[in-house]
Amino acid sequence: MKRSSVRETALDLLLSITKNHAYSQLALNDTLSESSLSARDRALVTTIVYGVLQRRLTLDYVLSAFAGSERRLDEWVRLLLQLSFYQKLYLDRIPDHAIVNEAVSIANHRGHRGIAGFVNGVLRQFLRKGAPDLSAILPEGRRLSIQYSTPEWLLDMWKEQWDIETSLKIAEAGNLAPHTFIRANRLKISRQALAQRLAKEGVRTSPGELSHECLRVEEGQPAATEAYKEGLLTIQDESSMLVADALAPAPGMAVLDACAAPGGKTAHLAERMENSGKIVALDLHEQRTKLIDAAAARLGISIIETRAMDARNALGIYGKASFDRVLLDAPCSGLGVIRRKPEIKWEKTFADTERLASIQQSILEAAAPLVRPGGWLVYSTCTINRAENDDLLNRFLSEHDDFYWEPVFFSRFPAVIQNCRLAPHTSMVQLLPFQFGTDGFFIGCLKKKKK
Ligand SMILES: C[S@@+](CC[C@H](N)C(=O)[O-])C[C@H]1O[C@@H](n2cnc3c(N)ncnc32)[C@H](O)[C@@H]1O
Repeated sequence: MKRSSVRETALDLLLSITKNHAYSQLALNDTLSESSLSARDRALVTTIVYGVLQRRLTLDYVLSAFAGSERRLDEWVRLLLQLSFYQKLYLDRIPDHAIVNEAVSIANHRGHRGIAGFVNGVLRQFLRKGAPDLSAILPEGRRLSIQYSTPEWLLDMWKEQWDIETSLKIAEAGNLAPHTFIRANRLKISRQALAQRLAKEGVRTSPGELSHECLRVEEGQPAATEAYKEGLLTIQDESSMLVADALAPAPGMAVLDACAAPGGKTAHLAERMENSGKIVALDLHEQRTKLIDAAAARLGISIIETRAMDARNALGIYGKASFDRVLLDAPCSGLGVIRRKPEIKWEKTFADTERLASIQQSILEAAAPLVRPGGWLVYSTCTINRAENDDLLNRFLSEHDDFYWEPVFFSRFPAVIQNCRLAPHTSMVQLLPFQFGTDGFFIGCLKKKKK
């Protein structure tokens, strides 16, 4: 496959993601699973697409230095120039002449000779002069925002909630390529046997650091394997796997998963329960509950009962104290998964985080009475925002004296997780994306008094 096909594919994907507001992860999966590109070329397309979306603020600044902000460029020309800048600034081993020749050849057949000449001129000037000096940008807030390609409000929020150093580390982690992790389906196979089986299908893995069911993918496409079709694995971030440790459901229990689709955690709970007992899996959207049913069928799980409904109405249907364990994996701002879904950086606002915190609180209030005395309630999100995480649980506890922090929470995790503890005497962890290469993820566990 010719090199230019890689850039063409990357450009088409970037255009469809930015024009149609498509999710980068889904668009990449759809396009690359149908593509005839080699594994190496697919990896390069993925790197370029994520990189250009992640580094958008920096690349916009570089572009304005060479193409002038007054000139209105067609979207495809802007993206073509930015993907060329990206290769020079962030990737090794791509020769300058290849960057220019390929961009000019794409411009020639997508546009006309005038545009090709313009692209050629901008890129040659950029290669001659180098990128503009970002350290000279003022004021400092704007400089950091452009350097780390992260909106100022987000850097400010993380700085206020942690400190400046942590804020910048979170932002930088959001500019890296995400790892793929898989979970061995313990109903069917051990982690070690899965690693051997996948190796035969061209997928190289290494053991996960935090979960004994986890494998980290080093090379290859696990979703395209026969092992996947046979239900031997689930693709899931390693941080999310810790939720099953936190909830620790036993075979025979009754479990409620209040916000369950697409069912990654529901299936994990069922595997831990050895497919014995009952899990009620709710989600607001009918279409999304079907994803849970499909995952359960593929994985050989039969104890999940799905229902499309608002979890805030569950008490009326299932009754007080009807579950041993309740999981609320709440809808959230997703600030922990920015490296997988860079569009979150550009689309979410501070007002969204406030709106979500109020929805989360209402679902938590509604789910709590469903926990039986002595049972546990686990609340989790894939975000890094105290208002949606620990602040919410602290407030909940201050208003509900029938719940308390779960005392043996940390004994269920590997020792390194102690470093993610949010405050002494609580049972809450916040994983930050620069710590273990996982998503940013929050888990809190509350126990209901026995009466
Ligand atoms: C973070 S996702 C859940 C991910 C899922 N637990 C997993 O591991 O695959 C949150 C889900 O909550 C659903 N949701 C949002 N508001 C809800 C509500 N009021 N009741 C039930 N589900 C809701 C959304 O449709 C979304 O699928």
